[in-house]
Amino acid sequence: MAAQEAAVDSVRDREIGVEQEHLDKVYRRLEEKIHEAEFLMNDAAQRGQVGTPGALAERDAQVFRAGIHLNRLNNEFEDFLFGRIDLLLGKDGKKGPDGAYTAVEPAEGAVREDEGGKYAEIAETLHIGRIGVLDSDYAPLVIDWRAPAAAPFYRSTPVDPGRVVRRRVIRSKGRKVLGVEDDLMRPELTATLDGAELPVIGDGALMAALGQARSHTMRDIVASIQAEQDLVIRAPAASVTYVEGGPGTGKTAVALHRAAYLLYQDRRRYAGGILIVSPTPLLVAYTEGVLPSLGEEGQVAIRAVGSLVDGAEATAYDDPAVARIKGSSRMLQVLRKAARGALETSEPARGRTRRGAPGRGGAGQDAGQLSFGEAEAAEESGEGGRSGEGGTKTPGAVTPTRLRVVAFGRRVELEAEELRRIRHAVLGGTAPVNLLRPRARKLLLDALWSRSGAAGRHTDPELAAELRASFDDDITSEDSFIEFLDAWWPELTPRGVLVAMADERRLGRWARRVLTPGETRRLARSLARLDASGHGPLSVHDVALLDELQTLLGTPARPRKKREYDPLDALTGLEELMPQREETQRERAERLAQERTEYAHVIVDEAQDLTPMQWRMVGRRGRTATWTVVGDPAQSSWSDPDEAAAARDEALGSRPRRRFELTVNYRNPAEIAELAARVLALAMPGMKSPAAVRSTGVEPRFVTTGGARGTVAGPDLAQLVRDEAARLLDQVDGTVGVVVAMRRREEAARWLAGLGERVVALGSLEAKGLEYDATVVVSPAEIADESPAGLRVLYVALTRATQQLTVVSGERDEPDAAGVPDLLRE
Ligand SMILES: Nc1ncnc2c1ncn2[C@@H]1O[C@H](COP(=O)(O)OP(=O)(O)OP(=O)(O)O)[C@@H](O)[C@H]1O
Repeated sequence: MAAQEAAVDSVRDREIGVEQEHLDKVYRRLEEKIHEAEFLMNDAAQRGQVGTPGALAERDAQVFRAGIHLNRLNNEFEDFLFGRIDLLLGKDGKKGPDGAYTAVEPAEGAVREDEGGKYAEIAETLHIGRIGVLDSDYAPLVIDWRAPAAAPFYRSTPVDPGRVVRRRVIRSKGRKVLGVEDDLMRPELTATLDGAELPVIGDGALMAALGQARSHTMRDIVASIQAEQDLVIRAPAASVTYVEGGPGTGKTAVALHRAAYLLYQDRRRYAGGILIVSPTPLLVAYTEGVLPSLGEEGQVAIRAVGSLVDGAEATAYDDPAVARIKGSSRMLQVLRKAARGALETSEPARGRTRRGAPGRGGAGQDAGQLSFGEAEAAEESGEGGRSGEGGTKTPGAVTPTRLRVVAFGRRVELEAEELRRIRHAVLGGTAPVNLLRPRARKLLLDALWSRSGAAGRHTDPELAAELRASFDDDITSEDSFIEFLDAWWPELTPRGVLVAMADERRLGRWARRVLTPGETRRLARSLARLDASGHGPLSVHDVALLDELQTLLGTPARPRKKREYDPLDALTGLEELMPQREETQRERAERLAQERTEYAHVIVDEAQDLTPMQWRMVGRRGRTATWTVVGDPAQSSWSDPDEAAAARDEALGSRPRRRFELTVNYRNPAEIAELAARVLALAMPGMKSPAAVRSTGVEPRFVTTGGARGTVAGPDLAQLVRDEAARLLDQVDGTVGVVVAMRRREEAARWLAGLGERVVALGSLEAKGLEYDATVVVSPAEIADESPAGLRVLYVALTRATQQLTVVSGERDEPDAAGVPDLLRE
């Protein structure tokens, strides 16, 4: 036995040695290329001093190329080389651009057969890595994982092996090969490589990857992408690629790898940027390291759905009833009215909900402010408050009810009724309110002109036109006219309109026959979180409203600010490639988002959660884009999935969709998946949960105090959860997540104080997309009762663990003798 093990070890060591030799060769080649690149940089710098146009152009081209080399090669390539396939002779003997044979199927005669079995000689060996490397003769030392020649590494299965005989995953750190794991795709075959039998090492790489401890950041899965996932990653980017799959099937991982694949495959096409929309900032932080590890970051912006609007960052949560109103497509009708109605601030604000701390209202100085507090006093005087630059409404500004100017030495006035008529005429149609100001100005001048009596003074049309022009000049240079226009037709901002909507009485008018009085009250109260200047905590749903309002209001053209000249600008694209410019993924995403409002490809993760209003917001960012939409209806926290699906269909238009399904759960062991499936059966009867790929033998644990009906509350609950988290921290190497109902978030963080960084407390909605080695789910009934989608949210909470799960019963859980709460019983 011992001798047998020693023999296996020695074969393993020998195979590790074989891969080490190859990796050494690759690094030698990389070093040569780094020297080449450095030489190019130095040479380019010297040429830069010559200064003739030809030399400068040449320098630019060299610096550009050297930038590409250095940036790629200087990246830390931990497990840079991760795979290998040994292949049979191909059918046609043709080679592709990466130097590998292109045929997917083996040549006839590649496999010999006699009564002793089947035999073949390995005709080609390819190594797969994060970037492609050619040797000095242009033969492939490493194939980029996204290249067509690498596809068999992911696609080949024992059922459909193609040319692949053995697939090997190589584990390395820096320049050292640590281990190899092989899968045989043609186990019936005796294959030889250079005359010796092909050895097979280990139990396969997938299981090794899945068993690893989790940290607070996601790892790429490039070494173990599975065939059904690879089909999605490499799907042609036509129209909409639509992917459904249960928890843990790799949807997020696939979405990220797809972004990297698309860029590799057609960098020019995606120069317009790829946007990945993620449900929470926590998930953004969890996933944002994956793309850099795949050698891609510059062109991809990963943004939380609450951070899609510049300058707005959602930090607050709406309670489910309010979220339901704000997310619903009914809001569109309300916002249309509000965007126009907010121009008028001349009414007393009696119905306005109280908001903020005393004295805050009216104190802000930012653009876009509307105030109703001080409006009433000024209103009576008929004086328009002079606003800030560009006619933006300031606190205390009020809509004037009379326009009084002096023209040709005479006083000309327009009274309230006339002004109302003009406003009405301007607002006809659907044009954005802020873009109507020139038209408002024109109609005011027309009305003043006809009032002035000067209209009939000349019969000669030329003289009449001249008189009119000088009349207009006179009036428009008068301070009182400018002040009037600024106050009467101020530039509205989305935040200003949201503040206006916090006035329950006015909101009631805008929402008539759309929202019920109860809904109107709730909505107004929730918006009263904002202070008079529109600042204050925004919710993820508010951000979609801001975006919609931005479209309804429009942005008037302004003279562009000149940017300072940066000599690097002359080198197209160089700033993306130069390693010196260190910018984090987040900073880069910020910058890209500022520069871009539309993208070439939009990837929506956890798409089932987007509300109709959020779909509209995301849709605006990809009007001409191709799309990848990944989601799981069973995990939807939106109360009305049908309404959201209709909004999704509207955002995606009539583009054809290619549908994919992911069917294997790589996250949860079977023991946990089985428990979660019981909740799925309640949440969405008939919906199938994905098959778990492994089992750990560790059943979920149920914890109660064992008191009357096993109920737990108050300090007992805190202690129980803390003890359980501490126990799990001992059991696993990685992270522990404690998932509680949203209202317990802060309390739960206190329960865990001092237990260290490996453990975190999360509200149920924050757990979306994340995973931990072990989780504690606290009071399933509380989570389920939180919203109409509560059971689906509970399903999400129960599917976060890669190894162990503990369920702690709370007051409402009614656990049985074994501690299993009501909702989780078979
Ligand atoms: N082919 C694979 N090889 C190794 N690990 C994988 C593979 N596919 C998925 N995983 C791992 O499984 C886990 C779940 O993946 P991911 O988070 O992408 O799933 P998901 O479908 O988005 O889940 P959810 O819907 O619950 O958010 C991750 O740890 C991921 O790295």
